[in-house]
Amino acid sequence: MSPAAGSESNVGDAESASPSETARGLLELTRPGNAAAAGVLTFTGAFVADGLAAPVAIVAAVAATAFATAAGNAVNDYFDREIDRINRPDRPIPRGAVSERGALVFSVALFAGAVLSTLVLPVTAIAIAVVNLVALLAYTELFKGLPGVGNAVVAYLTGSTFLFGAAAVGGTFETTVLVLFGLSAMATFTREVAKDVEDVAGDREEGLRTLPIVVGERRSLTLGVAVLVLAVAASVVPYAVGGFGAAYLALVLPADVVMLWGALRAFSDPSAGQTRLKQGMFLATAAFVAGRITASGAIPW
Ligand SMILES: CC(C)=CCC/C(C)=C/CC/C(C)=C/CC/C(C)=C/COC[C@H](O)COP(=O)(O)O
Ligand SMILES: CC(C)=CCC/C(C)=C/CC/C(C)=C/CC/C(C)=C/COP(=O)(O)OP(=O)(O)O
Ligand SMILES: [Mg+2]
Repeated sequence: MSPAAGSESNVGDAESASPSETARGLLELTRPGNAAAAGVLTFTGAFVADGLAAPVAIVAAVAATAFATAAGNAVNDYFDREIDRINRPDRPIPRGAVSERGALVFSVALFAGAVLSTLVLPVTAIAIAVVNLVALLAYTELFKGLPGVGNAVVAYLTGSTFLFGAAAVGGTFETTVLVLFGLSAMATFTREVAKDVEDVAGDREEGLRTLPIVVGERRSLTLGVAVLVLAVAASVVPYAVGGFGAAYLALVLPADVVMLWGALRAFSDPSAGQTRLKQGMFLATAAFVAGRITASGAIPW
């Protein structure tokens, strides 16, 4: 048997995966970069609302967010196991690194981690967590296939990390926290639309009614650009209202350019465009953290 034929016979067969392939696959299911970034957003929400006065609540809220994001991602790959044979054959389930049952059990454990970390938090934070965990569970089967609805749910979930962080430390939803919620939700909406354009082939085969399938790719991407332009215009607000220091502007303006570039690039290459958008969003996250640190006077600027 040739090596090519041998490797082909292993595709999709989790029984033959080695323990290290399975461990790597489980880690990949969580999308660790996204889980860590979501934790940073929650930290920023808490920090903006109340500084570092409640360290236990901050650690619990960051852990809950990272667990919830990891759980949401893992259960999405479980529900998407058939469609991903077309859209993302390199994901852990279709490539055979993790079994379907293994992914489900792992998701349940991650959801349990999120629930346990939330229990020590105030009631407003618990309420946000309950809504978010239900939305994460329902996303793939209920919301993803409705035009624009799945995109709006992921946008809300990402933005809600700031509200969750603020609520965890007993803070109020002051202007800066609400603006961060809006900015990250709008940028996420734009990227999710570009990701739907990237996935049109598999989604159509599965009978989903995502925005580009229903209204067309160009119209969806134009809506995405319009939403992002609003977010970019609003990105000066945290500085203008005095919430953030000068480092914020120094980082957020290049982030705005990278995100706009990504949204426009998605018209010719949705995959490259959504990747560029994500890089801009990570840079904007750094701007939020640096902006808050410089505003607090913790670092002379
Ligand atoms: C205009 C302006 C300044 C906008 C702010 C943008 C901002 C800071 C957005 C936050 C983005 C971020 C760091 C999110 C954390 C990671 C996360 C939870 C992403 C959502 O994931 C859903 C996505 O469908 C997963 O797919 P993939 O990344 O392709 O694996
Ligand atoms: C604050 C708390 C407690 C929770 C927030 C949790 C967060 C930040 C969730 C962010 C959004 C998220 C991780 C959603 C999970 C489902 C999802 C959209 C996964 C990505 O799926 P892909 O396979 O890339 O895309 P589709 O499946 O949508 O095509
Ligand atoms: Mg998926």
